[in-house]
Amino acid sequence: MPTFFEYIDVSLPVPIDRPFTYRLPETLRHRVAPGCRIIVPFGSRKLTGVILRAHNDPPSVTAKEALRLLDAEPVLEEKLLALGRWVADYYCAPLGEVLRSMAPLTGEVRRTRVWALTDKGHSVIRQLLIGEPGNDTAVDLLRLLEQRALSETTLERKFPGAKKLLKSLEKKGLIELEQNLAERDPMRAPAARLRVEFQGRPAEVKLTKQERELVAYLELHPGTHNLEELELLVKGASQAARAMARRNLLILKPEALTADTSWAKPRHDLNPEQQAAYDEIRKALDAHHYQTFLLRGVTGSGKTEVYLSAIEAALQLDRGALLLVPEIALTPAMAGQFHSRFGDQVAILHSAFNDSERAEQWRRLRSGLAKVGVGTRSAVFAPVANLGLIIVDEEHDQSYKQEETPRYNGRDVAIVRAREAKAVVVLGSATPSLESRYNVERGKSRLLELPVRVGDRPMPTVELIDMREEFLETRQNGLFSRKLIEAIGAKIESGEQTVLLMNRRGFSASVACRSCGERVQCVNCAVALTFHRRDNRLLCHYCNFAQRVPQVCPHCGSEHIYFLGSGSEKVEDELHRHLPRARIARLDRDTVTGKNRYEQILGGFREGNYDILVGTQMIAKGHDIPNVTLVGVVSGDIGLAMPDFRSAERAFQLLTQVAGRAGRHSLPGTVLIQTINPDHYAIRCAAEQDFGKFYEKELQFRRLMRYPPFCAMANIVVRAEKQEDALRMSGQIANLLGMPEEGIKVLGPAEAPVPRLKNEFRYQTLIKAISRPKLNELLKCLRQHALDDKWPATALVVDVDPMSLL
Ligand SMILES: Nc1ncnc2c1ncn2[C@@H]1O[C@H](COP(=O)(O)OP(=O)(O)OP(=O)(O)O)[C@@H](O)[C@H]1O
Ligand SMILES: [Zn+2]
Repeated sequence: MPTFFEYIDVSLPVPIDRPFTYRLPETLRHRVAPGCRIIVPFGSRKLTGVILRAHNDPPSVTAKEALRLLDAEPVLEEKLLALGRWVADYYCAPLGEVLRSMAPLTGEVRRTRVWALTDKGHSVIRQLLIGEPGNDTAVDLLRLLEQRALSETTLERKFPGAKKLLKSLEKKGLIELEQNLAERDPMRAPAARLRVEFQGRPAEVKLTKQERELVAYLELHPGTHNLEELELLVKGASQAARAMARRNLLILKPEALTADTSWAKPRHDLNPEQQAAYDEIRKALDAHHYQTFLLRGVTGSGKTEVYLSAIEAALQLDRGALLLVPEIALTPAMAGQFHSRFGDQVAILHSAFNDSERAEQWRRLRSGLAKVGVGTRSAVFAPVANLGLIIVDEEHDQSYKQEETPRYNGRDVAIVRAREAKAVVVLGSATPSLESRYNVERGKSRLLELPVRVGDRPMPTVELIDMREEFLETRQNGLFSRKLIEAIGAKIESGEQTVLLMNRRGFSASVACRSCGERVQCVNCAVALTFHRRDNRLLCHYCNFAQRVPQVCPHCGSEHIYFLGSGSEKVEDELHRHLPRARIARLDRDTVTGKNRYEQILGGFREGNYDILVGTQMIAKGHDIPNVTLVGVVSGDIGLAMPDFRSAERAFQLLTQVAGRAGRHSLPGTVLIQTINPDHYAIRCAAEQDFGKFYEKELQFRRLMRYPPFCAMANIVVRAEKQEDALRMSGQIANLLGMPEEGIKVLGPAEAPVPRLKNEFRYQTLIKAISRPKLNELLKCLRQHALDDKWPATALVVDVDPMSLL
């Protein structure tokens, strides 16, 4: 292997799916390696790409010269590059876009754009020959830029109204927009000196605003932090930390001393079922083989404790571990739990963190300082060294699927990554996905079961309330049955708590006209607007478009507007009328506004400040609140009628999960589910909390209809602002798929269930195939056609293994 390369092949985040060859400047020829990020010219732009290969084979056409190397060491080591290739291939996504989302830090680099002097600008300022004599601001601005490229925001601050001036200087060719990379690249480690160690919120002390912000950050990111990096993340952190250290509210200590802080907290001894599951995982870890397990444990069976022990075992074997959790589950409380067990060995990765925050966690994993990565979907790409174990908690959760390119499923990528690393995968859930459960039958994974709750606590008793009968008996079309209201009232009397699920936010589901029957729709999407009473407006749940409630029907001008359907806001409202003394909290996307609101509301409920927690599916997941003994479901039917083959599965999962919040500790739990479909198998099985029965039924349906897991499936959506464009393109799709070969079934193209979304018309085609390679081949043809025919970059959506067809 030569140590000196003249050329590199670079993968760029552009739709054209092939690497581009660049020549290296002399200074970089001995420094490049695959997996490093590099800035290259691309058309008139400069882009950050990832080096795939360094070589000395001159390309047939003259190669442009690469500009700047960002990494001394690869950000994506060889195995991760290979994983990226797999993702690109399997999900039919351009490799460049896959690699960009794997090393999310390039995103930040792309976004920070700065104004810099051009060569002409440099010579002009040197000669002080400025185009507009007497315009001092322009000269000042150019002088400033001569020292250093600056962002528009910074320049605006120094020179109010600079925007216009910048435009004119750009026209004159004196300055240009550049992507600021070296200075702001979060992957560069700042000089390390002091570290901040924080062990929890100090009780009853007064904190300044800056200190409060620092504490909020530290609570969300347990562990110790480099002080200089903190300063970049939380403004004024340095000053606040020093002030707090003087009051002994946190500890500042030199960098070198911190690597060994591991303070474990008391734990539960595993019960026999947990122990048996753990033993199996342990055996596989010891064998150093790839193995997938499906850990199916009923709600409250103590799956987390098994995860913790398994991670411990991996660490003992000197191997790293990854724990993936659903989006909403990664809370400070959860981060704290892992931190208290594994100390500084844990790195928390969250898609909501900014790039600098993420970069710090990345670095800690890469350097081996941290050995356990805990995070949401994209954490599956975290650079954990010597990976031995990946755990996917609530593996059925929809948030593992990325709903933008690359549309990968983090759970499935985890399995592929583990196979390459000879690692063990544990998929955990009380309600596994059909696919994962079926993989057990196919011998692809092994089933571990926790059939009972810890400490012999009983499963909650579940009762269905038939709302059709309720109507016949009361002649009232209320939100609540008499039984549900009575039960909640009784709980308030006895000081116990209730969780009430209403899986739709807003006040009324829609607004319609009594004269013409039309519903008020979003101007951008073909969906009804939802009424939100608090801000007295109609809101689109797909694009966030908002408008006032119309006085008259926009279609026919009649004044007979009425509201129909209901949402969580109305549930809270009506509950107040029925139970005036109840203290009610609500958890949905309207009330969870800031980063910490979710925890605040939930924390308040946990501490007993409320009797009832009303909410959407957010309240159904994972929570373990001892005093909750009643769970109510206002409408078990929402979602059942969705035109999506997963609607029954989703309803079953949601109802079983929310039922599982009741009676998890010393007090037994009751669940009341209101429904107008009491005989639907999803609702019935959820009521019986019988996963096995649901699985059999649902599997039968999937087999009959040839839906996953009995086929490989892809959803092709064509979208365009003009309907005729969308129609033309989907017509081409129809032609290309015209005579499918044996083993492939094409449904559509047809109007998508939401035919217009965010101002785009959408047509959808479902492809079902017996053979995955065939499906893959077909999808590649479609993509190639879109490229050849020069479709706009966003026109074609290819969704492999779709989670949602809406
Ligand atoms: N061996 C044990 N002995 C006693 N308590 C335990 C044991 N293992 C776990 N627990 C406790 O049982 C409760 C439920 O555990 P956990 O939250 O892990 O359940 P889970 O299986 O994840 O349930 P869900 O799927 O509903 O989230 C927790 O409060 C946990 O601390
Ligand atoms: Zn909309």
